[in-house]
Amino acid sequence: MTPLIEVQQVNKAFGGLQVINDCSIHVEKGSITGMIGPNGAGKSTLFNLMAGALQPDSGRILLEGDDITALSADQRFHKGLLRTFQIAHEFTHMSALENLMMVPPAQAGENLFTTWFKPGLVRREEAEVRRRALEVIDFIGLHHVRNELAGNLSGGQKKLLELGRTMMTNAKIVLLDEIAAGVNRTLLGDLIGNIERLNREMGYTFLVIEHDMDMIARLCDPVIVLAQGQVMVEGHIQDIQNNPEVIEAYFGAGAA
Ligand SMILES: Nc1ncnc2c1ncn2[C@@H]1O[C@H](COP(=O)(O)OP(=O)(O)OP(=O)(O)O)[C@@H](O)[C@H]1O
Repeated sequence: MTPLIEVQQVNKAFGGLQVINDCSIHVEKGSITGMIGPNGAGKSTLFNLMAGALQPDSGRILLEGDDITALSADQRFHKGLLRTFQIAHEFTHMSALENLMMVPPAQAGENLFTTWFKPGLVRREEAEVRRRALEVIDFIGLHHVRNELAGNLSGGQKKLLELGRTMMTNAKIVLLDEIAAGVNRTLLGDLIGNIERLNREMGYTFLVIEHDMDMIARLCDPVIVLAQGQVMVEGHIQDIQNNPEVIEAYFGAGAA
């Protein structure tokens, strides 16, 4: 198997606190890899380093073998490395469908030159974006609320919309940071189903940070356990749940 993304011996400190500690991970192409670990283990920091929101103090990040450490978050996005974000405040006043239509990078309509000189092209591209957005909204099961303001959607529907936004671009790998939090069981089932379909039918690779063990168990293989900024163990969820070192890290002395 080919690693799609690799983190090689990365270090990151905030002030005197060494949060990521000579950490190396790789995510296989086509996998849904989980990442778990106690609070403060460094999971979100590692995601920020991978997505380009933070720069490591040392070490490298590779995407399909290319060193992307020096690239900005935006440049990584254009290479197909995406992370879901909560719907930003300014988008809550747009409909669900418009939220999807805002996503594609380099829309011709955003370029003044094309707007003035090639209105036909702009209209064609907008129609194409709209067609794609309608496809996506069907896929994520939100067709019935497509014209609702994003701010009025339920927490779970917003999570589905966030996932839908990743489908408006050509993602290779999507980093999902705790998307199950606050989502009811029915919508969580939809979310899991959609992630599986994106993986199976559209070839997306996922790296999933999650505290919800049920979701990790249903979705992820392998699972990486991060503790104190390092990989403690990696493997199938069943082996991990029975690993005394992991139980100790989660529940403290005596729990194992
Ligand atoms: N920008 C920052 N400045 C200073 N310290 C930070 C910063 N970001 C994170 N930290 C610290 O780094 C450590 C790891 O935080 P991080 O959010 O990466 O952990 P996590 O594994 O995602 O935790 P959780 O599961 O609780 O979300 C914590 O001690 C946190 O306080």
